[in-house]
Amino acid sequence: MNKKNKPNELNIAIQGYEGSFHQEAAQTFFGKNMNAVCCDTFRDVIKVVLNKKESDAGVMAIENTIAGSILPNYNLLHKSGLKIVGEVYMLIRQNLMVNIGVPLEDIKEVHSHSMALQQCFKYLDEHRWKLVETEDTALSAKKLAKSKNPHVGVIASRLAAEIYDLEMIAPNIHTMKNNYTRFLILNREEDVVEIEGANKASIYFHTDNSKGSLAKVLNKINEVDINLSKLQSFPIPGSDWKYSFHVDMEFSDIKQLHHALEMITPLTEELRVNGIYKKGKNM
Ligand SMILES: O=C(O)C(=O)C[C@]1(C(=O)O)C=C[C@@H](O)C=C1
Repeated sequence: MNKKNKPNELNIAIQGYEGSFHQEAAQTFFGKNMNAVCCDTFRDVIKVVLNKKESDAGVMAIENTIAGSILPNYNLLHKSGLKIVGEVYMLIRQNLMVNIGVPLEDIKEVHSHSMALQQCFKYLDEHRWKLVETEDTALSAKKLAKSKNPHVGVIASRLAAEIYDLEMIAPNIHTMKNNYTRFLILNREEDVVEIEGANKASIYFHTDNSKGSLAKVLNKINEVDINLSKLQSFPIPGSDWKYSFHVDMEFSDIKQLHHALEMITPLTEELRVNGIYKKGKNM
């Protein structure tokens, strides 16, 4: 989808292709005129964002209300040193689509991104289809239309069905109505500017793993009236079951964050601020 972009268009790296949920999330944040730099994998998104010549920013899904956290993406974020500069919460509607005229009984396989499949397990468990994980929902739709295969169904967005001329044989098949994905907007540290009205931050740290060490950190965060909206723990690779933590925090005044960071610095190791940004609204 990499069209020749006009001089002022932003190049935004996304995981996925035209009609993917990442494209919609990128357009929600940057506006319809942005140019999507389409990547097959989340690793490729990170590579493209790290390269200033290829992109101005990137979009990467991080968690979903049905399928949970995309754990490898936390690791990618941490290793890359990229910063979070924003977030988008998007309502995701998943639909089963086929080539026009194909009946449900003829489907043998269903293809889609693993996160999309996971969001539809309740519906998929009612059938005996082979589930095939692919790079992207929209790319699967594109490939199905091209192959004209009468035995494959794809899970993707309504927009993908329209673009690739497929029939939505079962709409809204996600397990719960409230199906939201949270997308992070990423940029290189040297290109980050202070965001006016920022009210959310993501930090990473580990403690010395002594008894109560995490509780002490969390208590300090609570003391300055910060709302801890997410806590994710990870085993530190190669360590003997030691853990690092990713914490999302919401505040009304940036001074609260500075105060909290001051207090927790002596209680933590490798404390890193992964981003200070504006909390996203449910779209
Ligand atoms: O395949 C897509 O369309 C994507 O944008 C990927 C992705 C994801 O990684 O979570 C994005 C949102 C939905 O939750 C399902 C799939």
